[in-house]
Amino acid sequence: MTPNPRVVQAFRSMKEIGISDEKVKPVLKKLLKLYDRNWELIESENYRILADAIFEEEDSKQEESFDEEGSMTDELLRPLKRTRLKTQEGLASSSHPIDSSNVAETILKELKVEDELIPRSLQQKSLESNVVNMRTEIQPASPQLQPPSPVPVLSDHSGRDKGKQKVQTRPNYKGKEPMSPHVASKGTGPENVSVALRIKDPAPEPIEIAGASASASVSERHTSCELATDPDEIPSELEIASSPLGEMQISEGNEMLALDALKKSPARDACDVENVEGNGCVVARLLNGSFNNHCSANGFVGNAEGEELVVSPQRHLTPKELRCLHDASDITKGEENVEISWMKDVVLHVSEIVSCPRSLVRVLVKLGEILLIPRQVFLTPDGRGWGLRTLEKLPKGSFVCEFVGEILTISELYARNREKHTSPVLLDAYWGLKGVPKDEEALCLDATCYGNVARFINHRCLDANLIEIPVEVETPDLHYYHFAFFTTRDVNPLEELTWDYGIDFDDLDHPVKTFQCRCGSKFCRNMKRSTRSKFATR
Ligand SMILES: C[S@@+](CC[C@H](N)C(=O)[O-])C[C@H]1O[C@@H](n2cnc3c(N)ncnc32)[C@H](O)[C@@H]1O
Repeated sequence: MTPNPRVVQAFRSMKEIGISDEKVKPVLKKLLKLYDRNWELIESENYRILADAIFEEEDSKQEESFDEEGSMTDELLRPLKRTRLKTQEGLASSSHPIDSSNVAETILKELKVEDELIPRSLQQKSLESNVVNMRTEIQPASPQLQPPSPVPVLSDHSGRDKGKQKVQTRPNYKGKEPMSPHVASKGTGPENVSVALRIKDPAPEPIEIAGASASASVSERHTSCELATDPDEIPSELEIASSPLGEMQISEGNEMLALDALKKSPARDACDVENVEGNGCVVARLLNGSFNNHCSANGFVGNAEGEELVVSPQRHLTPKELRCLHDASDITKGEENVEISWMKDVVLHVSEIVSCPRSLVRVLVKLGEILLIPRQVFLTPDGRGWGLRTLEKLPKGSFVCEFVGEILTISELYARNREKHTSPVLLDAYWGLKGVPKDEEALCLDATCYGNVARFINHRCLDANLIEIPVEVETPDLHYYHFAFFTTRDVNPLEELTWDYGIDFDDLDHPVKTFQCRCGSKFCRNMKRSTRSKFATR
């Protein structure tokens, strides 16, 4: 039997950095199971997840053995830390031809690994060639409910000096790398260029508190929210503001709909589409409180460039429909009255982005938002403050929402947040390619004051159910991108939506301590560290 080259390569890469096959084998097996044989994920960033998991496994073993012995010093752990750094360096430069080995053959038998196709959604290649265009309307923070915390952490600045702006050093990652810009905008051409990023005039983000929670005053809610992110200090008012079943409702755009109303609302049947001058691309947008009846009639009707596209989202597309959508790529130019009557509604699956023409993807992504997948902000019962959950089952690959925030330079972000742990969600599309960007130049998102529901997405180490996908923004220099969140697996109704912020909980050099992670994941990076710190000598 021919060994699976992916298994072989995984072993080879690990060997390169001094990890024996025996250590790789069980962990690889677990990861394949955990990620549903999503090889792309395991292979991404030069097998970083695999290497990390192996080290984590080693950490756990060591901790267990030290637990038994009743003693442990940080010194004993440092070599691991160094190895890990070395790992990253080593991995970054490793690139080897695929080759077979006896070990791989054995493993292959054991793992019964098939060389199956993984969802394209997570393939970097697909991202490169199918970057989504979107327009963003930044909504200001609600005065009623404003998350006090900075944007979810993606990176950490160990070299940062509180007092002065410093040149950014490459963030110190352990959990994962920030979104690498190289997946964002390479290969996209000026044909898509138009300036679409805009910041709207401040107007309260529509956040509604339904049911009992409606009785909470604005100031109560504000205070509650401010306190809510300190896991140890959740005020009792929060129980009024939102029960664990979550009376609080959030909706986006110009529509504000309570849950029941939302489910029945024509907003789910119809939306309108706005043309973008210049390149004939279209962007769908909910009309302000009024819905076009004709929208729901035929599903998706596309006209010639510059004319209207009408979409009525109601359900997920079948693969066949997506193929049709792909075939209908001429819908964007020149064709008149192209009608896709089979499409009653759309929820974009990231795996299908690859098969959609760019302009339709743009529409679809926007529709994902317009769909108003019933989401709910709720109070987490375990001290993580507010969280976001879905009220409906979401198939793997569903678009959930974009991460919206103010665009700042990293310097500006740090100037704003001198006292709290802050790390930027980087937007510089060339980050990592052109070396380390300077704090004064590199752009990031800050959702503290202006944002959307994504602000309520809590962190979960490694096995979060959301993944962030960089989305190209139409700027001439392709310098920025947005983040769109998609589900990494099927998500059940009432399940919390989580995202791995990529925090390095080990970064002791950061001037401000991050929160203590309560994600509950068996891969939690922080729990291990905190357990470990009990044994540390310093
Ligand atoms: C972007 S906010 C998420 C919403 C937040 N829970 C709230 O109530 O506004 C990030 C903050 O949520 C809290 N948080 C998120 N994930 C957490 C986790 N796994 N464990 C503990 N706290 C968490 C931390 O206070 C963090 O600074």
